[in-house]
Amino acid sequence: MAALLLRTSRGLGACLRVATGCPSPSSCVVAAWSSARWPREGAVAWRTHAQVRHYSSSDKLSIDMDDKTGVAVLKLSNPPVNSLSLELLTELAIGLDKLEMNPSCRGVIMTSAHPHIFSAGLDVSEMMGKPTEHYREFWRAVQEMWLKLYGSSLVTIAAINGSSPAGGCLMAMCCDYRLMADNPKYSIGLNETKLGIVAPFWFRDTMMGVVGTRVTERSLQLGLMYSPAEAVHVGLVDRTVPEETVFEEARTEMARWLKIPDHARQITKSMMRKTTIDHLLAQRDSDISNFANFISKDSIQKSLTAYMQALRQPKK
Ligand SMILES: CC/C=C\C/C=C\CCCC/C=C/C(=O)SCCNC(=O)CCNC(=O)[C@H](O)C(C)(C)COP(=O)(O)OP(=O)(O)OC[C@H]1O[C@@H](n2cnc3c(N)ncnc32)[C@H](O)[C@@H]1OP(=O)(O)O
Repeated sequence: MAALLLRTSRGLGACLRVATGCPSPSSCVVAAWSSARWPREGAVAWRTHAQVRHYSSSDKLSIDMDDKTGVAVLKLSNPPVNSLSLELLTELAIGLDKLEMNPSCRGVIMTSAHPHIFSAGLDVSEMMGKPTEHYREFWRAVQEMWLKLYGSSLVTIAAINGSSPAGGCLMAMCCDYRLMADNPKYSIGLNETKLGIVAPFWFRDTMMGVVGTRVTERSLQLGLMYSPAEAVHVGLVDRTVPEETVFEEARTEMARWLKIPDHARQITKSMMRKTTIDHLLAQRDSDISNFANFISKDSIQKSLTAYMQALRQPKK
């Protein structure tokens, strides 16, 4: 149980270093991932006799784990638009940590409980008119969610059943595979510049890992939002599927990924993502300070206020 507490309270990077005896975040990710799936003594706390177990105690997030298939379904449920509030980000990080610690869990499908919106991204109200300490706490929670999702050793599949701007797109890009409903009304992308804010380097690096440098440069500068078909064209989404089949297609895709031996896939995933994860781990505090300073500026607060006012105007 002590091991479990260490893992859940310090986050995956720290718990993996504890598990492997590795002193620094930068030198142990591959070793850590290869052993992260055998934390049997701590993980036993999550064993259950029921086949499907409900994990999250939050009403903003449901996590159902099927012990038989090894697949968990994580549903965002924060109406009206699944914006990522401090509370939801914290729940997400905790939920992902629990799944990581569960030896029966091999994959996670992430989707929205509400049709039409996957996630509207970060909750803009968390970034407006608040004291600096709140901005720091909020940004740490954004980082933590990213570290857990991007750094997950599980197979992660995004079943994108609605629009997914900014932080919503980031979550989808953290996953190993993306399916999107083929509804042309939906869009996905990193639109930060349109709000007058700047996607930080780890948003950029996540996108570069998915679509490459050129598409990222164009997409970020112009704050481009892509229709599902365009998103497939640039590689942001792996494929579109009829809206009513998104979830079942995600399950079928998951079965394909689970045919690969976990250890080989996990080490490969780690090799692909280690540099990007280490980059943030090395600069976590300065990244938080940069965010807090940037978002506190009057000019940025004005931009965000204008953006939210425009969003509240009746749609033509
Ligand atoms: C140097 C650099 C150093 C450090 C870094 C600095 C900066 C940090 C960068 C931070 C990165 C930011 C990432 C983000 O995720 S920012 C959020 C971006 N999100 C958006 O732009 C989405 C905006 N929303 C929409 O486009 C639409 O709402 C959406 C999702 C398509 C749904 O449309 P629809 O169904 O028509 O719903 P409404 O538009 O009517 O919205 C309903 C209701 O929700 C409110 N709302 C929408 N999105 C958000 C949001 N992201 N946060 C908070 N609230 C949101 C909207 O205002 C409506 O509210 P109302 O009161 O009118 O009911």
